[in-house]
Amino acid sequence: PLADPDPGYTGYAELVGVIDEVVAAHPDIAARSVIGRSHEGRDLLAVKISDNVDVDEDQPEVLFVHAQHAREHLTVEMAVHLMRLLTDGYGGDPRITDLVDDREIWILPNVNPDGSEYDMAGSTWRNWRKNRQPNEGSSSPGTDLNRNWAYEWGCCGGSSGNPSSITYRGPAPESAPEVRVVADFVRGRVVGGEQQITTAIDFHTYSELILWPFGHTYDDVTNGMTREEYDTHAALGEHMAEANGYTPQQSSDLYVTDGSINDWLWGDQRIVNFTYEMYPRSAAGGGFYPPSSVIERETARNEEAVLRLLDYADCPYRIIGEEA
Ligand SMILES: NS(=O)(=O)N[C@@H](Cc1ccccc1)C(=O)O
Ligand SMILES: [Zn+2]
Repeated sequence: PLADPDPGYTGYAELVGVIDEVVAAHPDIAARSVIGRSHEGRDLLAVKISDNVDVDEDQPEVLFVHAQHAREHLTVEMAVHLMRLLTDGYGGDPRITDLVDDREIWILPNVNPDGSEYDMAGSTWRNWRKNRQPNEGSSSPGTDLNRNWAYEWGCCGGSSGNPSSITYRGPAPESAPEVRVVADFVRGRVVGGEQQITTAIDFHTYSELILWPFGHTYDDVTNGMTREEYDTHAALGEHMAEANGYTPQQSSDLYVTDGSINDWLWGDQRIVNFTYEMYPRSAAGGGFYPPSSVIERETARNEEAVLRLLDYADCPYRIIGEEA
């Protein structure tokens, strides 16, 4: 873009370049694919990291989603950091080598490229959150991708029906092309009737939290969440929070949301999953726009926590001592 509020953050064109560079440097363990298009026609990219990367092996799969919300640019830097960590570390770090050998890792580095580009197109940040899809009958564009997922969509006062709201849920579940594309990608990982993705993290900013479902209700145990399943989420959330210093809690402990990716990944696909709210802890730390000088520190901060999730991906219930 002509102007750029902080060149230290990775725009869409630059991100595509980074992905191509990582894949070119590690062709045996990294591959990129286009899983669909955004509203404005930008490729939605997936980077797969695993040994024998071109073969769909019978291994536990782990999904990392980044930038559902446009202004949360640090999450794209988190994806770049993970791509480099898991490829540059292969062959050198035995723990990383084993995890890349025994898992199939999917990184979706930016699922809202239209919003991200819009937010950084000027000389100052635009504080944009949603996608850039027009809303019929309204001069306010944008659907909040994290209210547009199909599980309990719009059920519980955790989103807005007003197109001008930043938490606008859209006119229907999966009405946002970006949500439809990612949901179709996840549904496509059901092989032989079994969802191959066992665990996932959806990265956001800010507040330094690790959140788990459900978001649509204050109840821990409820329809679609047994005590064991809740305890597995809580124990794994706490285990990861020990590594990065974030605060672990159920999503609804903060506020009720409906149509979130967390609820759909678990409620519809039974994927044990978490939302990470990254740095800073508060607006005082820069809110959605911390200086790019914090990128290295605040992405590296999550390395151990992410490796712990990859470790438990073969059987998340192991964390509570169950086979399940
Ligand atoms: N990134 S954020 O500030 O928008 N928070 C996210 C994630 C989230 C969801 C539920 C409770 C707390 C946080 C959201 O969709 O609201
Ligand atoms: Zn967010």
